[in-house]
Amino acid sequence: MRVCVIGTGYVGLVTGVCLAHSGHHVICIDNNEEKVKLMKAGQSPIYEPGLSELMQSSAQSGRLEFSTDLGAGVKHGEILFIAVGTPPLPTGESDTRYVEAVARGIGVHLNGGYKVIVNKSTVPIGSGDWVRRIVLDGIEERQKTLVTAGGGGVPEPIHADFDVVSNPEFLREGSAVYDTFNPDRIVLGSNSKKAIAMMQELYIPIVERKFADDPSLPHVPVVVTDLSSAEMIKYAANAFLAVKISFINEVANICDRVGADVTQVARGIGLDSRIGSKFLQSGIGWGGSCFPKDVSALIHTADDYGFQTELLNAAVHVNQRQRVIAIEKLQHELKILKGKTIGLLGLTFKPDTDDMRDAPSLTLIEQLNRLGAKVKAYDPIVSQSGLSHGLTGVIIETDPEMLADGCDALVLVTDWKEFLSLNYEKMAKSMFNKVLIDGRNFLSREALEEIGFRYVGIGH
Ligand SMILES: NC(=O)c1ccc[n+]([C@@H]2O[C@H](COP(=O)([O-])OP(=O)(O)OC[C@H]3O[C@@H](n4cnc5c(N)ncnc54)[C@H](O)[C@@H]3O)[C@@H](O)[C@H]2O)c1
Ligand SMILES: O=c1ccn([C@@H]2O[C@H](COP(=O)(O)OP(=O)(O)O[C@H]3O[C@H](CO)[C@@H](O)[C@H](O)[C@H]3O)[C@@H](O)[C@H]2O)c(=O)[nH]1
Repeated sequence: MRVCVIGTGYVGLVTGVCLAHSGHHVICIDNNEEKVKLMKAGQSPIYEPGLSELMQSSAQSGRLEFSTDLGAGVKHGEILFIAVGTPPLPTGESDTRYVEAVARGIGVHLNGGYKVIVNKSTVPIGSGDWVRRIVLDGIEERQKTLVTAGGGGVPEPIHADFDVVSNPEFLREGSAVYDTFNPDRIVLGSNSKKAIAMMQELYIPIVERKFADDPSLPHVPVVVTDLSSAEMIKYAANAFLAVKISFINEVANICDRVGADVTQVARGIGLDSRIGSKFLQSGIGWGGSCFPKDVSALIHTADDYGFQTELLNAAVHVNQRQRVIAIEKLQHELKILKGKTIGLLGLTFKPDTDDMRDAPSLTLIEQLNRLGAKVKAYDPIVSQSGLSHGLTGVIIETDPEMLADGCDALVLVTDWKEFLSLNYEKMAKSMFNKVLIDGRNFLSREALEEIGFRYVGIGH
């Protein structure tokens, strides 16, 4: 099928590349010229395992193209994905201006055969119908320019036949390609049978697990709903996962006080199939580009309807406290932090991504600076890039040993695999105080204590 994906961030680029790999002919559109130039040259603007390889092979096969020309993309695609960002506004609600610009642009360029317009971006409930109206506005805008250009004569009315589908995305950064080819479900929301049928055809290779790790598994379930329910599924899924993490973090804080070990507790409860073992890793709180903004947006939506969320507010509150728990633990170990040097192991909000959006490290840097500590950091991706990533108040070291040099404590912020095998013995030798706060309960307490570290976990 002919597909156009508009917006080439994590979601748009991975969707475009994976659909091209599945055999579809895809044009990816972005209004960022630098990004498009990079992608045309075969380079991925984001770090995502496996993405560059697939991007290059799909481009070579002629099934994947990149452009800044929205008109060309709209003309090409039978299915048009909107995959631009929906960042949070200061109020917590979702900023839909990029979606609006794209929907209007689609309308301006729409002409000819039937098109399916897909909301892949996470958008407030009700956006499906709103996008339809904006597209119609775009069509009207173009019709007016035709009247003006025609010198007052009556131009042919623009023929545009389209439907809107909500197809929320559930991929995780760091495993986005894997998640796209091995999804737990595909959600399609629309009141148009024709549009749903086209989306089902598009996803056949993924539903049949053609590129899955285990092709013998049953087909991927496709959940067909109305527009609003599909939009709600996305928010409810992220909110549930965020609540689950806040729950285990609350349990971890109780464990710290009563002397239980939260990692053992998580295993013990996670084996109950009604609970499940995933997303029970306690630590310094959830962050990233989705959970904080999507939970806030859902709270905001409820508020718009006069409903006060209780559980979601509590999950956010628990998370805000958790994001500074490493500071409390540092103060307990070192007492006064003013003048002390703290080394952060990891900066990105999770491993295997270069994304720093709402990363817990940012809260730590800000709070440590406020308390007068000197902050250094080493991150496998950020240190390697040689870029500041807009970070202030932190010295970026190029290797873990330079990071440890002169530190009063290390804080493990991101559970990068390579942190499991650092030379902690050598690192300890150049530290003033051998304190390690393990913000992800990721390292071995025994091994670190053996080489003289004071190891402090989170409820562990
Ligand atoms: N990042 C994730 O893991 C993830 C997962 C699931 C869902 N989502 C949702 O998907 C959406 C996209 O997220 P993201 O992280 O990929 O976004 P992003 O911010 O990384 O990328 C958005 C892209 O859209 C481009 N863009 C903006 N306006 C444009 C326009 N008018 N025309 C063409 N391109 C334009 C930008 O240049 C950028 O490349 C969001 O709604 C997000 O909530 C994200
Ligand atoms: O047991 C856990 C699992 C995660 N986290 C933290 O939670 C945040 C989010 O992690 P994760 O969900 O793995 O990453 P994202 O890439 O943000 O993916 C989430 O957000 C995406 C955007 O909406 C959705 O598509 C995904 O399904 C959803 O998992 C990170 O700060 C993690 O460190 C924990 O603290 N404990």
